[in-house]
Amino acid sequence: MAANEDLEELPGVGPATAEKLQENGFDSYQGLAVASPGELSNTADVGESTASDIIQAARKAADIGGFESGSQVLERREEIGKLSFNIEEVDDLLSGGVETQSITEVYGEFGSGKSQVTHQLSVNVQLPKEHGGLHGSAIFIDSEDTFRPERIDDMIRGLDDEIIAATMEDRGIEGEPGEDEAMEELLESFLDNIHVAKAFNSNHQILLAEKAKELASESQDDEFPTRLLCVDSLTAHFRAEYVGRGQLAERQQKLNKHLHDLMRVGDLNNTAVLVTNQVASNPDSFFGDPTQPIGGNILGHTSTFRVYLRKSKGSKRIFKLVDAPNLADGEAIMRVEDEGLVPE
Ligand SMILES: Nc1ncnc2c1ncn2[C@@H]1O[C@H](COP(=O)(O)OP(=O)(O)OP(=O)(O)O)[C@@H](O)[C@H]1O
Repeated sequence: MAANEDLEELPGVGPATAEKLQENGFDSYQGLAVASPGELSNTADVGESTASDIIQAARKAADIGGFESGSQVLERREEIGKLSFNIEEVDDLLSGGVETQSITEVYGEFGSGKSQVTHQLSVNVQLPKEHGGLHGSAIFIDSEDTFRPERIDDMIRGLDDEIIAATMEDRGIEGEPGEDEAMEELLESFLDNIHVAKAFNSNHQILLAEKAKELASESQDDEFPTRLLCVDSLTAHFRAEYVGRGQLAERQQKLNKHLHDLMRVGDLNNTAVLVTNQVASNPDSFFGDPTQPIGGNILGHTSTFRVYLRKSKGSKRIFKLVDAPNLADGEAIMRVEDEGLVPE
């Protein structure tokens, strides 16, 4: 919560209500401003009309972000960076790579390689720009305990020698690609630039997105500013916690707020936001179509790029661009190998 935001200054909010709100992730005016009276009344045990008053007051107090001039928008858009996969077919499909100031959603069934994508891009984002990177660092919100430093090690060792050499030079690491000591130092410097936090439940995940906002903005003058924010998986906690049909609206509202928080981190800090999402592998009446990503419409409207990842023969994966502004839908093939994501 911003230091000047005291929930108890809102009408009808005493210490007990403030505590309940915070426990449920409503820890900022901004979060309250976009809540619904019904949701608030349930979470904070207040009547709907008090809930409405709280929301109105929060809206007045919140810095929701106002209008920008067209030239400010242009200036911001001119800074958009492309984070490359270093896989020609995939990069061509994305017209260069994953964009900063956008949310890219990668969805697919278990084992399709979603976490491999988050790991690979956490490496690639750190590469020099002439090698497809953004000379940046990554924040990794890990909700399924998927982050593996060993996998980062594999992927660094899997880079071309030319890229390793350039990266070593960039970081002032002496030695040759493949030399034990130099590679250890390189790995350590890559891992230092990936800030990982485990999210224990959906509210914690929402809080971590707030934390990410601070971290990303504080890093902007650093040697490696935050240029990638991964959330792996975006939806797993929400799916596990909001299980009944009656909770669907609440789940969508929370997800919606969370996505907007993430979008803001990306917009304000010229950062690419990469979220993973499962498909409903066990079709049921609640989650519906097994080839559709969890989260339904809200996610569809918020994520700017959507990628459907599918298993094919062996290590082959089909990378399908489903929905993207200004880009044609299409498919590319890549493989998941020991050394990371590689061309077919
Ligand atoms: N070291 C490795 N060498 C080769 N292939 C690997 C290696 N590590 C993982 N893989 C491949 O990646 C797949 C797992 O991918 P990943 O964990 O990214 O899937 P996911 O889509 O995130 O799945 P889930 O939804 O279960 O989290 C494995 O099935 C395997 O094919």
